[in-house]
Amino acid sequence: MNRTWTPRTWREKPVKYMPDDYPDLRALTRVESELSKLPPLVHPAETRRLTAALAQVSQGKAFLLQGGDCAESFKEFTTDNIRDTFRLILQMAIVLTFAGGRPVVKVGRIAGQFAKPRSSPVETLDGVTLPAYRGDIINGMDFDAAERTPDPKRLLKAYHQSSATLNLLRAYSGGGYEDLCNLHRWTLDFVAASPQGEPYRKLADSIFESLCFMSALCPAPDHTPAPPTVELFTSHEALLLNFEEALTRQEPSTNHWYDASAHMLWIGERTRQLDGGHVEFMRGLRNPIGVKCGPTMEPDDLLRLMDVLNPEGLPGRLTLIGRFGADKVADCLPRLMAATRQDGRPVIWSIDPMHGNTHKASNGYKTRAFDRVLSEVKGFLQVASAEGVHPGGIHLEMTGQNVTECLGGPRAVTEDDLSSRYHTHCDPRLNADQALQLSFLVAEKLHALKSPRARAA
Ligand SMILES: O=C[C@H](O)[C@H](O)COP(=O)(O)O
Ligand SMILES: C=C(OP(=O)(O)O)C(=O)O
Repeated sequence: MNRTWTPRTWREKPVKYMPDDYPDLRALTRVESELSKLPPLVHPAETRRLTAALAQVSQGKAFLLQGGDCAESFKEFTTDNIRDTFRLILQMAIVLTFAGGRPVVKVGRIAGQFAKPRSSPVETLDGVTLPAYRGDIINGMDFDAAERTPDPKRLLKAYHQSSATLNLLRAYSGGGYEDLCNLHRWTLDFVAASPQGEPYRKLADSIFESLCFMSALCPAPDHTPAPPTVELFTSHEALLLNFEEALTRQEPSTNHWYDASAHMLWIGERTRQLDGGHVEFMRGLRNPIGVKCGPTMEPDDLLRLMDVLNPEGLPGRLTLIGRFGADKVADCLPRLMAATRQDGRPVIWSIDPMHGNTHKASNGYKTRAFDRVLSEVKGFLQVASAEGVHPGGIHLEMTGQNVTECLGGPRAVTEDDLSSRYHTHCDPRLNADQALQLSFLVAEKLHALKSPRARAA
């Protein structure tokens, strides 16, 4: 597929899951034009740093932690939410780095994760049928005809919200946040407060001691603790292609095209058709990209996608994000991993244990059982080990807030608890305790993999 590519060539292809019911198309075009003149949200140099970091992951020298909201929203746009997601990602990264003995590349589902592919284009309530909610960048969540009508102004609002979110994340990353010992003290609080955290007390204590030792060893010149700097990259599903196109810019010094809406973009399970607009758009970008791989993907589909999305096999360019479901991972993943191993072009294999494990609770809430989430992660690690492939990362829908959206976990959320703090705008997210618990479990498995005995085996 060597045809000429421009940021607009996706428009010649069939596209799925994009809204086609804007009442005023001229207003939409005006917004797209306005967006295309606004400053980029991220810079190519940052994006290249992420590609380089992901290249390390593809060589088994680092681990990718990608997580955040299912759907960001205009209503839940608060400092606390951003801070708590940032904090959770850092806490998890500390646990994973320490146990895995490898750097952790941190990528948020944040500052742009607004558009959702819905199973049904409509929703019916009490005999009334309206367009489904598709994410705040498209329409509103309230069950009301005006709210559910796509509004182009929402694209601008999402852009500005992403910009402000990035601004705060950059401040935190550049040292405006707590020192690492403090951050880890909260992790210790989690271990102390939850019976299921108890098995991890020893690991948590060792991390704490090491962090304090490091900070004592390298104090700042004035003996205040040196502010830590961390790099957190941003990502979202590149679903709304007119928004992505408007944010795509050519770097004058290299002539390469970068989608400046985020460092990393991914193609969803529902939009990965080889001849579709989403694959067409992504093939021309220089950003690192992800592809969700669900249970219907065959090895040949995957290899053909690799031919289009990463023909030269650039390390760090392509992350394959499995999302099969706890019951299917052992059946579906081995042949895909075997295919990429035999192909030889570097890819990262990561696991999204959320999207294949959604079910409706008896009281009607869409939920996920923490045990099934864990089980898919364990299945992923087992298959990777059997196939001799580096288990490169995890991809999670999670929040730093104490929500009750997924069942089970350290505080044993029950079906009856779901209604108490169910705040997601689309799919159920792990709360902070559940996400931390998961990171301890993955850390334990990665630790076992790095032990000399495991390496020799
Ligand atoms: O997050 C992904 C999808 O948008 C979501 O799983 C679809 O949910 P639905 O089946 O409720 O539309
Ligand atoms: C829609 C998503 O996932 P998937 O494409 O795997 O269903 C998502 O990650 O938000």
